[in-house]
Amino acid sequence: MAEVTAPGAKTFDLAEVSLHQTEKDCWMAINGKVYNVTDFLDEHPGGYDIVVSNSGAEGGKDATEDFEEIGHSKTAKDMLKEYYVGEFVGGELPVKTKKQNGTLAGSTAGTTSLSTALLRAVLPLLVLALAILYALNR
Ligand code: HEM
Repeated sequence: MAEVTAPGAKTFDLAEVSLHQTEKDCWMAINGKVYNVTDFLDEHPGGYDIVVSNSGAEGGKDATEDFEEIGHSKTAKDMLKEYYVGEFVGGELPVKTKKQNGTLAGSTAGTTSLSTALLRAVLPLLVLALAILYALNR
């Protein structure tokens, strides 16, 4: 993560940024920098909730795309400086769960289909046996 980091600047990864996603404590990572925009929320012309919902690590990524997509003016971009707290070093959210490997999932599926197949084979035989018994007893 070799960003050009100002000497002595604090660094934050996505997991850290994601801990600040409320209207009382709102950080966002934009273009490799982290901003604490909590004090700006009330002033935001687009409303505070749109900023909070796009803050932190919404969707497991930083807010660069959301911020740029709006087409914020140079004034808006310049305002960011006021809220700078450190450099963004990327990373992943810790909540991500790894998918089970194919072998395990496959063997579980195998067991299920085996019992289903057995049931499918035995059930018609059972019905047939009951029908014969019924016919014989008439
Ligand atoms: C991803 C987060 C953000 C989203 C989704 C967002 C969205 C928006 C939207 C929709 C507007 C248009 C409001 C309107 O015309 O009704 C707007 C305007 C504006 N936003 Fe944001 N905003 C975000 C973050 C920020 C941040 C962090 C700042 C500054 C620190 C900022 C500064 C401004 C300014 C100054 C305007 C007025 C128009 C302009 O100068 O571009 N915004 N924003």
